[in-house]
Formats: sequence, structure tokens, C-alpha cells
Amino acid sequence: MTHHDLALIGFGGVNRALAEIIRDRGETLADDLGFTLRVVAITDLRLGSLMQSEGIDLHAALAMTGADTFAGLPGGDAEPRNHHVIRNTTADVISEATFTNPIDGEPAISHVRAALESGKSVTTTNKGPVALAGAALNRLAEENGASFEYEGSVMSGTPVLRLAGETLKGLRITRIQGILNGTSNFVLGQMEAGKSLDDAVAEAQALGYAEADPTADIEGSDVQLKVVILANELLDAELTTADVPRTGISGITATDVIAAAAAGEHWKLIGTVERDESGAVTASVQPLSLSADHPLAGISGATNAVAFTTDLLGTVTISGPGAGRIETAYALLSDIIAIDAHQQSFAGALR
Ligand SMILES: NC(=O)c1ccc[n+]([C@@H]2O[C@H](COP(=O)([O-])OP(=O)(O)OC[C@H]3O[C@@H](n4cnc5c(N)ncnc54)[C@H](O)[C@@H]3O)[C@@H](O)[C@H]2O)c1
Ligand SMILES: N[C@@H](CCO)C(=O)O
Repeated sequence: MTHHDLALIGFGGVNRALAEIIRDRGETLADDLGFTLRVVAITDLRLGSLMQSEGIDLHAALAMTGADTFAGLPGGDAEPRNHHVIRNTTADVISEATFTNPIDGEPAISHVRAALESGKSVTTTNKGPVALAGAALNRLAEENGASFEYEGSVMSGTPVLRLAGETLKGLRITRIQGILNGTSNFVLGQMEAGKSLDDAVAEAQALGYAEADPTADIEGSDVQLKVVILANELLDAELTTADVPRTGISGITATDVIAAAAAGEHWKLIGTVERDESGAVTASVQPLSLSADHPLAGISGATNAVAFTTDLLGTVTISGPGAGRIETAYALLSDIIAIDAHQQSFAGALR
């Protein structure tokens, strides 16, 4: 049986949920997947760093709160020595789940770069590195014989990137339109039910859907990053966030939402990518009031959905969780499964 050792960079909702999955289901997963998993390093802004090559006791690590630090534990330090840990850990896979920075992607881009330069594979749910430096990081991974996987950067654990990238091959995709932010969709639904925007955002934060700064969810910059990822990953575009005009939902009032519902419509924050006849790709983010018969109108709560307009199949729609700790940790697990498969096929080719 093969084995993967993980370093978790950022120990918040998502990486903690991955640690819980490994703690609670590690043995079943080994039977199902043919490899075992162990966490050998953790860093976090609040807790500091911990490196234990024989495996960290996940029960103890998960019991730690923001008031604790790793200082005093063997291999522990009160400082989050991210670069030292990434370069020196015995882990073969780095799981990057620090805050998404929609402006310049840092420090996550540097974390991913350091990992790939050390020949370690990376799984991340952080949208910054993928949207703002995806092409360069993919090249770096290839140069270093490592994998860079980021299924959770769009639609959390719902496998939209692998589905479209692998199983829609051979189709010409002319349009991608989706509800790509769980928090804003949840908030609009709560407003329809009579809650204020602020109360609904607080609820989304408590449920683990929102960004550290929920402005990114409400003002559309989270969707802007996801639209760039979809365009570049699936339509071979080279968009930057500056190419994607965005309007968020803060201008939509409870009155607007309730009046639309009474008329059989629903406000949704919609990301759109289009490819014209000449091959030029454009994208946008804006709130739209959708009539009840629109395929995205019935998508509620933190669920996301993406509709692909294709030449041979017509419209193909995928929907599923778009946010949530466990749902997003599943994306990390699915990336680790992909990393293992790459390593097995590389080893097979050498035999
Ligand atoms: N929660 C979701 O539903 C979801 C879904 C998809 C993608 N994501 C993305 O996954 C990432 C993690 O999300 P989360 O919900 O776990 O966030 P979170 O805020 O719960 O956790 C982030 C953790 O990273 C730590 N951190 C931040 N900067 C750091 C640094 N420089 N060094 C070390 N630690 C640092 C913080 O202390 C915190 O514990 C984010 O980039 C988010 O955008 C989240
Ligand atoms: N804050 C994001 C997390 C998923 O990227 C959302 O609500 O969709």
C-alpha cells in the first residue's frame, strides 16, 4: 500500500475538516483508495508551526483553540514558519488553505511556489494562486515533477473542473454561466425570507461559507476569481481579474428581492464566460433577476451550479455544494487522489 504524508498550511475550517476526515475515516479510506494518509506538519497564523515526521496526533491538534499555540510541543513553534515548514517538512503533499487574497494572491502564491520548487505536490482551495498565477504555477509543477491540484477553487467539493476538463473533452464550449458563490446565494435566499443582509452574512460566516472578509462574497470579487479560473482552465483564455467587470449584491435591497419573488423571479449573482466565433473570450460578474424557468433560478442556499453551453450536447448543467468546511475538504481529498494517481502512473511508466 502506498502512503502520503501531508503538511497543512492554514489550520482553519477547511484544513481542520480534512484532518477530521483523516482522523475519522483514515482506515476506510485506505481500504477504498489503496493509500494511507498522515499529517506530519501544520502551520497557522494563530497556532504557530508543528513538524512531527512520525505523524501528528490529530485528536490533540484538533482540540487546540485560538488561545493555544504549538510552542512547547516537540517540533512546535509559536510562529507560523510557513516557508521553513514547506521546504523542510517530510510531507510529499502540501495542502494550502490560508485566506484567499483577491488582490495579489499572497502569501499563498509564495507558499505554492516554495512547495513546487521543493518537488512537493500541492492541493489548494485557495482561489488566489489559481486565478492570479495558475499558468506559471502549473509550469513550475511540471518542471519539478510535482502536481498542482485545485478542484476546490471553484464550487468547493463539486467536481466542476475535472468534470468539464476531462469528460467534456471534444465539445466546443461557447458559454459558461453559473452561480459560483455560496455565501451570496445563501444571503439572497435569506433576504427573500425576510432577513437583513447583515444578519444573513453573519449566518453564512457561522456556517463556514464566507471568506475571512465577506466583502469578497458580497461585492463579487470571489466570483470574479472563479470566472477567471473557469475561463483560463476550460477555454484556454488568459484573462486577469482586470478583464472581468464585476458588480456585487450590495445594491440589491430586501424590497427588490421580495418584489422579484412575488413576480416569480429570483435575484442571483451570476458569473458568465463567453467565447465568440473568433475565439475571443469575455467574462463578467453581475446580479440578475432570473425568471422561474431559468435553469439557475431554483438553485438555493450555498448550492452552486454551472451551465455549459456546448455545440454537440446543448446545455450541460452541474450543481452541488459551493461552500462548506467538509464539502471543501472533500475537494482536497479528491486532489490527493488525483496526485496519487499521477504518481502511480509515473512510477508505472518507469518500470
Ligand atoms: N470555507 C469554504 O466553504 C471554502 C470553499 C472553497 C474555498 N475556500 C477557500 O479555502 C481557504 C480556507 O478557507 P477556510 O474556510 O478554512 O478559511 P478560515 O478562515 O477558516 O481558515 C484559514 C486559516 O488560515 C490561517 N492563515 C491565514 N493566513 C495565514 C498565513 N499567512 N500563514 C498561516 N496560516 C494562515 C488562519 O489563521 C485560519 O486559521 C480560503 O482560501 C477560502 O477562500 C473555502
Ligand atoms: N466564500 C466562498 C467559499 C467557496 O469558494 C463562497 O461562499 O462560495
